[in-house]
Amino acid sequence: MDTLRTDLSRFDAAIVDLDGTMVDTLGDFAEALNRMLRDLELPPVAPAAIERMVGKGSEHLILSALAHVGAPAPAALFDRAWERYQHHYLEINGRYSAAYPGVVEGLKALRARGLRLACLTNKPTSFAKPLLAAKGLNGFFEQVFGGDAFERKKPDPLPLLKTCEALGTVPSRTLMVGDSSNDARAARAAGCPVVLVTYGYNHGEPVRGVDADGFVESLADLAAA
Ligand SMILES: O=C(O)COP(=O)(O)O
Ligand SMILES: [Mg+2]
Repeated sequence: MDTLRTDLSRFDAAIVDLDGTMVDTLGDFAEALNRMLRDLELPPVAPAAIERMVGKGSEHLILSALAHVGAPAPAALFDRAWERYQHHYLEINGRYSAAYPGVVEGLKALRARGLRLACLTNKPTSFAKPLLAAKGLNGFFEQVFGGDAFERKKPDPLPLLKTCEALGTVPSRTLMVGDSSNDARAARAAGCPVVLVTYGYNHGEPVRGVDADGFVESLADLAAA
């Protein structure tokens, strides 16, 4: 990490992940999923199990939760589940979640060094924008793209390439900041250097095992010269 820490001048922009990187949203996911499961007359799912399901978008999360609680035909239930989930998520969005320590400080420092910022998450754009606003983080980002913004989601490189295009930057000078192998794989394939935070979700696996260019314990560390 030290090489990146001392040399942010290598970058014109940073693309920052949302869930598990800027905001600890496990409480929101648990609340919305369990309200959805209650509507479907299914048993609840524990936050520890949800943590392993987060990061691959809402469709994956809902299908994983349905399978986890033993729903007989998760795919057949999906449309109704998605409608209920969306209803509840938008209602509670941000109420059971909090920005991680050092996030505002880190984003301020990146901006102060002239980096242009985009938020790129696999959660739907309609969930991401109000969440960033609720946590006072929206002002940092020129662009906000959710998992439904492009044809494919992370770990596919497409969303990163499209985000670079929107920022007007080249991948080799655009730093990806995330919390999971999803972010790292997308970054590698797109040609963006990548740093991972050590406190996020990473599908329930130890994050230091992921192929990345560096790890930070806080976004504030990223810019601390
Ligand atoms: O899977 C999600 O909904 C969120 O994932 P993210 O880590 O890309 O923000
Ligand atoms: Mg994440």
